[in-house]
Amino acid sequence: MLHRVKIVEVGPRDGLQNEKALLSTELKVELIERLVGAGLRDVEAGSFVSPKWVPQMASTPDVLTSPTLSRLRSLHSSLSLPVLVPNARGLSSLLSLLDAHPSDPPLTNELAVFVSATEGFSRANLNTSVSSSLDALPPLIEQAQARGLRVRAYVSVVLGCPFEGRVEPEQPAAVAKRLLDMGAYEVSLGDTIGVGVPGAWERLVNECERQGVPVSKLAAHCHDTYGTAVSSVLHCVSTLGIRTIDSSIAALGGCPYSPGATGNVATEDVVYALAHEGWATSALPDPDEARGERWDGLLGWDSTSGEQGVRETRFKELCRVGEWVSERLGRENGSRVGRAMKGRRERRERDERKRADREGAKAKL
Ligand SMILES: CC(C)(COP(=O)([O-])OP(=O)([O-])OC[C@H]1O[C@@H](n2cnc3c(N)ncnc32)[C@H](O)[C@@H]1OP(=O)([O-])[O-])[C@@H](O)C(=O)NCCC(=O)NCCSC(=O)C[C@@](C)(O)CC(=O)[O-]
Repeated sequence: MLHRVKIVEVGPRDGLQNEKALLSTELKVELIERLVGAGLRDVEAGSFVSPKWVPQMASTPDVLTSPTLSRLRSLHSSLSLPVLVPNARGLSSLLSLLDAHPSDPPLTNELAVFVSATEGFSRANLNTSVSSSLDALPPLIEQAQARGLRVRAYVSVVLGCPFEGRVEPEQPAAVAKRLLDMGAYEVSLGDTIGVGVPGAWERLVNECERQGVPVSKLAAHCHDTYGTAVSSVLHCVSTLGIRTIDSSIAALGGCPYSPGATGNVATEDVVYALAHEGWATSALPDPDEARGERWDGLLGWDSTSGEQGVRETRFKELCRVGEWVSERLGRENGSRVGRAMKGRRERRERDERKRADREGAKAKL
């Protein structure tokens, strides 16, 4: 039986909201189109937050109503384009947009709310306390559900906080339980500043289960500040039983409150690592032969046809999206796998050029 992991691509929202360079609406739409083209089916498309705080997300309504996204929604029935909504004002803007642009399928079928596990981060990110932000959510969730929208919930700073340091698992687990009880279909545990390691994730997930949050309702949202995110993802999936991973193409993003914090774990790195452990994702539906020593099948060095060729093409496409967006943002590609794939491709292209030159020179003789 094929084991599946759902990837929630958060680059166009969590990633871009923290990038210095602003992408135009057209480029954001193209980014989403490329991600969907590479097989991803859950792509967070933007947020309805204050444009004063997060100018990068101000164009979310234009992104959602673009003809390209409308075409993608009708082409792929499983496509989900969630948006982040912080408060009643954000929900009201989203619902007005849905009313102004009725369509089948709708512009989006899902929104995400967010709460912090600590008071310090809650004040900085939501301008309110943890309990007030929780208290404000039930009417918002009910209203969204009444309009047919699914609600996902994030808990931020689940393992460490830039203001309060180490976070004990009891706090985020209690917040996760409240969010589930309010009707969120899934809770994404956000290691916002990227301090997580496998053991810390294990303590957190165990505590969530102890407090009545089943692992089937959890997603892991890792950032990669200390380079431990991929090992955490593998542990969350293979050992702890989590089946939804949030990631960001090219590891876009960061955290404005935590100097040095990097973006989300890169989608390319997650798909690569999971495939080698035999896990299917929408980006690589059949990774069976990518296990163990068959790893060359995934890197796509020398095979050009058949099943293996299809897998390579899909994965290369995903890596090209990371290269593309990094170039547009004028930043280094944060995906290690993406950089390795680029290096290999450039070497092959150089070799091919040299071979062609040699053959051209021989032909002239
Ligand atoms: C937190 C609030 C909502 C507090 O909003 P507030 O309580 O109204 O207070 P404020 O002083 O921050 O408000 C600032 C201005 O924004 C307006 N405003 C208020 N709400 C909205 C809205 N929805 N849409 C548009 N405008 C809004 C509000 O009316 C006011 O306008 P002014 O009176 O100055 O002209 C606001 O400050 C805000 O939107 N901040 C941005 C929060 C944000 O986007 N953070 C990043 C996302 S969370 C995250 O990335 C973590 C996550 C989910 O990825 C998981 C993880 O890794 O941890």
